[in-house]
Amino acid sequence: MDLAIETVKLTKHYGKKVGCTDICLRVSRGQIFGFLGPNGAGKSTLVKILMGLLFPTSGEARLLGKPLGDKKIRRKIGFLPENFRYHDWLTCRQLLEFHASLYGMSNADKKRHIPRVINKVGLTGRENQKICTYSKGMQQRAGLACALLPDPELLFLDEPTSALDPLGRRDVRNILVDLRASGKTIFLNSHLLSEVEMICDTVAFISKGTVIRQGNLDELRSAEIIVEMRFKGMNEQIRNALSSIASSFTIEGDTVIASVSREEDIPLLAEVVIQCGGSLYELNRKRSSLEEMFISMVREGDNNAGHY
Ligand SMILES: Nc1ncnc2c1ncn2[C@@H]1O[C@H](COP(=O)(O)OP(=O)(O)OP(=O)(O)O)[C@@H](O)[C@H]1O
Repeated sequence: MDLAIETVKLTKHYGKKVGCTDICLRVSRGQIFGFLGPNGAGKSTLVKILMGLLFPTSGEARLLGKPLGDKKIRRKIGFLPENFRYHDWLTCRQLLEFHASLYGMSNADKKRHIPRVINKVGLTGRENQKICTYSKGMQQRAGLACALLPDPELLFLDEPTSALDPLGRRDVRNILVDLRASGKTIFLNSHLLSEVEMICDTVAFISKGTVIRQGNLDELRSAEIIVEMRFKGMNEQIRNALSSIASSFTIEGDTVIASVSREEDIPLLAEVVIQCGGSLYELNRKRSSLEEMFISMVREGDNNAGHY
């Protein structure tokens, strides 16, 4: 398989603190890959290692088939960091010229690529304005323009739409989908799960520094069965029975949402409610959303308490 990203047991310790542990990822070329996890899970640590901003404590990684740090490969990679902050005394065009020089672009390439990326991120007509006069959303667009400048084979985006309004988010989604259509690979770090769900092909979930699941998004979604039940008469017995059948469940008023791994567990849920004295009014199987999967996986991760 032609891999854009491969990591083998990548580990980072900050002194005694664990940033990430034994991360093994395989991302094929031409995909949008979503890297998901709660705050402090280790997402930025991994991105920083892959971008050469941090050295791993142990483990290995390859980007576009070459070990980390390969200079030729760096020119084929674009990066939008989470906490973007640019030289606000520069105009957007000057900022892009500066980044183009860092990428070692020729003058001819600068002339070709700078207007291309300004147009791509929707800043045409505003490119000679100073960054300090830009709104946060415009600054994020300028950051994305910097990341797109080398026409990258591989693009790392850390929360790329955090400052954008819904229209801006849609613009960025369209840009990413276009890039995938032209064979580029995108590594997307985002908390906006509905957005990830719309565009990602594969995802990995990280919790407490460890990848707890990864794979094709549709396959992962169909492996998880979500059942919504509405019943009256919740009691301790029902609660215990539910926790022995479901990998996780939440209770809101008369509604219980349970996550199970086998179809055979669905009738069991109904049985225990009735046998333990509950009155069942409704039971529906739901297609699990990425948000539900995320919550249930993070809860599972908490139950199998990690190294913290
Ligand atoms: N420079 C550092 N020194 C010590 N610990 C750190 C450092 N940077 C990160 N950590 C710790 O490493 C763990 C992973 O942090 P990281 O920033 O990678 O998480 P994250 O998933 O990107 O979080 P968020 O979604 O909040 O950005 C956390 O426990 C964090 O406190």
